[in-house]
Amino acid sequence: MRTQLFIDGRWTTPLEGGSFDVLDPATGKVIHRAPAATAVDVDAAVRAARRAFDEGPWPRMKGAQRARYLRAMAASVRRRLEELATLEVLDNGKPLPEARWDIGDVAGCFEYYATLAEELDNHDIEPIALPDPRFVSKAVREPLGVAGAIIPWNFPLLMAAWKVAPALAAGCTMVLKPSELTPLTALELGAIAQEADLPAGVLNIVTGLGPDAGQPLSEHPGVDKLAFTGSVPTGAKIMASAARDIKNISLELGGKSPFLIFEDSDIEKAVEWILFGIFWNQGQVCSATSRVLVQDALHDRLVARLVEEARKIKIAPGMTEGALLGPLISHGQFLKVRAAIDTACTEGAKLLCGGVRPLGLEQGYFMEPAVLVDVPLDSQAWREEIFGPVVCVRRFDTEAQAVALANDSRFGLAAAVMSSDDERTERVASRLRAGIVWINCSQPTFTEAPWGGYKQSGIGRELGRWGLDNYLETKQITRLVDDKPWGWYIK
Ligand SMILES: NC(=O)c1ccc[n+]([C@@H]2O[C@H](COP(=O)([O-])OP(=O)(O)OC[C@H]3O[C@@H](n4cnc5c(N)ncnc54)[C@H](O)[C@@H]3O)[C@@H](O)[C@H]2O)c1
Ligand SMILES: O=S(=O)(O)c1ccc(CO)cc1
Repeated sequence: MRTQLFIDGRWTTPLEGGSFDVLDPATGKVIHRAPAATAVDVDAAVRAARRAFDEGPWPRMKGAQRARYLRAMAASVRRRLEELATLEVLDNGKPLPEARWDIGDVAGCFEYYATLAEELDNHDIEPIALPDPRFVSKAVREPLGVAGAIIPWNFPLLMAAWKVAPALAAGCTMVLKPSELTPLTALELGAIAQEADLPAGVLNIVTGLGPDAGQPLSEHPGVDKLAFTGSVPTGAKIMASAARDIKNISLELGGKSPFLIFEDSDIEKAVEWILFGIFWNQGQVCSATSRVLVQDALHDRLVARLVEEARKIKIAPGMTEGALLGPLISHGQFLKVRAAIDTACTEGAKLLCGGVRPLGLEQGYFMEPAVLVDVPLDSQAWREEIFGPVVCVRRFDTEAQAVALANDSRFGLAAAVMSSDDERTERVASRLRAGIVWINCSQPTFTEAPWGGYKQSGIGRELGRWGLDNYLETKQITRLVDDKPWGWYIK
């Protein structure tokens, strides 16, 4: 486990010498003290990234050359897969098979953006057809500059990869600030960059608290772009800092994603996708389908099966064989989720199962998966993100009513619809106000497909070619190819 920051290609002790506790959420015990960056370290990291961008070879080299570095980073991640997955379990609490799945996706993400970097060499110049034959024009795409990335704790290394890989592929340099709750694997990216021989200053990693390290990064005048994933309130602060000097921003914020289940659905498939859609990663997933809307005729049978299966889910520390649910990230998150359930019950919802600590797992932040029904439309549980293993279920009558209920939210990250009628699912998908719509499933995520939200769920898209566009500027270059006077003052 690392005790230093990664700045300008070197491991560096924080200038003010601080560190902070890192806890294992399965035990609540301190497992490490991570380096605490403050404004001076962030400044050093931004200056290093600035130099690497303004004076170094990185933004000027061919995409194919950058691709070689990205592939070397992917290879290093694959070589260290077991070590990184174990570190992720220790830091975040998730079950080991899911951590392995995440780390495999991290390597895949670097490989995918390596290919896009190579393709950029053939697609970075686009001729523009002009109506005036005296000019020829082209649009070129260029790296945007120095990017600051601020990320959360729910998929620690994967959230880093979603930003680092496209930024580097585009030719940007970066300062990465992971969550203080899960700094361990992000710091390992420094070692991975060294193994790949990445030029100094291209990737810098500063761990620390939000206000101490995140805020100076978001306010730093040397940063051209901020890429943020996290809560809406912090996103609003990032947007306000960016506004001061008009930084480019992309925001991936919260969600309250609906899952519409029509009466012609297969009940067993519906139950399986609901369970995965809300309980995977302990429900700490922004796109989690936390509002389930079930058509009247199916509602009672489906709820009964859902509760039956939710009760069977194995809850255990992430390294335990067969664990499906690990602990929540922190004591604070446990209390927040528990309070959301209590408030829901006082507001009229019925708790059918879960929401409590499982017997024998009193030490960590474990919680049994909860099913709430009859959740009032104006309740906090129905309207606000809980970010825990809690599903809210309501019934609906008609298709129009289901769509209206689904869209009645300030969020619009994801939505899902299930029915055996393909015309209906296509029609409903086109009416849902969300950046991601799954049909007959919930949550499958692909590096190739755009990811991001409508409304307060964010601005911009990550992943796919849209993720690369996030880190590119477009420049018009227009040449006069005619000798005659322009004629503005010569008559
Ligand atoms: N849309 C997505 O893809 C996505 C993914 C994961 C998490 N989230 C959202 O994030 C929330 C949970 O994550 P969290 O608790 O880490 O969120 P958070 O907003 O508290 O923190 C996110 C990051 O911002 C930093 N930060 C905090 N205050 C800051 C400040 N003033 N200036 C700059 N940086 C600051 C934190 O240190 C952390 O690195 C949930 O609400 C969830 O919906 C969204
Ligand atoms: O919705 S998010 O929490 O951002 C999220 C992150 C990663 C994945 C990977 O499968 C899915 C959802």
